[in-house]
Amino acid sequence: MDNPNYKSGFVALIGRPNVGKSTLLNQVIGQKVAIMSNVAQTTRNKIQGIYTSNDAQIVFIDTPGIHKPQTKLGDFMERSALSALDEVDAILFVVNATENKGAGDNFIIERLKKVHQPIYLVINKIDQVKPERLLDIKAQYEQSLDYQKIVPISALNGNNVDQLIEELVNHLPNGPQYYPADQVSDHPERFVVGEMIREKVFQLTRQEVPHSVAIDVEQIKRRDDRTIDISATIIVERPGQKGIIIGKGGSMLKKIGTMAREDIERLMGDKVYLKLWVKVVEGWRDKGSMLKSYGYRKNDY
Ligand SMILES: Nc1nc2c(ncn2[C@@H]2O[C@H](COP(=O)(O)OP(=O)(O)OP(=O)(O)O)[C@@H](O)[C@H]2O)c(=O)[nH]1
Repeated sequence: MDNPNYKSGFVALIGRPNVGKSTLLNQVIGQKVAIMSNVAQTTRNKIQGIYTSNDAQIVFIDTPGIHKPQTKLGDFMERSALSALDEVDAILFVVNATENKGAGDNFIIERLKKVHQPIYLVINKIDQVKPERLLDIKAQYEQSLDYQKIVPISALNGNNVDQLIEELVNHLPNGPQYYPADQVSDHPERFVVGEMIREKVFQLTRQEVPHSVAIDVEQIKRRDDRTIDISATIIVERPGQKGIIIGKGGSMLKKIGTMAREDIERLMGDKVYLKLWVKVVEGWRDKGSMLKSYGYRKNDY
């Protein structure tokens, strides 16, 4: 424990929506802590995943995709992403090897020009591209910033992820182990449980329900026999979305509940009873005061 050479630090994950930040985090931590979905911009809070080994601890800050704000929620997300950069020891700028550098990446690059922390360019999804393509994408980014290192990876199958971690650890300062070794996230259970439910809503309803869904986890109660009672409300913006989520005779809600419960049980290691409700709150994304009550805390930025 009292290793004077122990390394530790905070690392921010930055990148356009859908480039694979959550997948990378899950690959590194080896446990499901960040929501994964094909629907863009689903990572709404700063989720800290914590990697701990005998030599080092890395606290990852999984920032929301930086994008142009259109609603109060978007504005909130962007501020939270940018403020994270002031506190970190390194930044992982994750890009997608299957897509050319675009306006979204340039937007991020402009922001990153202002920071002084070392920036690693992580080219993800290399399992989907040919070597020539990788060279091409490297060339597109190379001159844009003064990168500490360019690391191609596949977050999905883990290719080169160990090398990325090794590289990061080598450049982290000496420091304490901030969190116990068995802690993978400092977020309250409520948040993680909410994310798991939201993930199932996206997975099962696909395009039909856009990302204007919030989950309010009202109760997590442990009983003496170690079972856990959870009640949560799925909040949508329109009655039509409520109908889709409930499904014929409640079939969709049942499916969402079953799949979310299985994930939550895996995370918590105990039997879970999950009760779900669906509620319409029109325009909740534009109601600043309500963001707070749905888990987007003011002190997150
Ligand atoms: N083939 C392949 N797919 C990947 C890889 N990494 C991520 N994906 C897929 O890309 C999609 C988006 O991944 P996420 O991890 O949710 O992306 P994200 O950057 O966290 O997205 P936001 O939360 O929207 O910011 C998912 O369908 C992943 O399975 C990879 O290395 N290879």
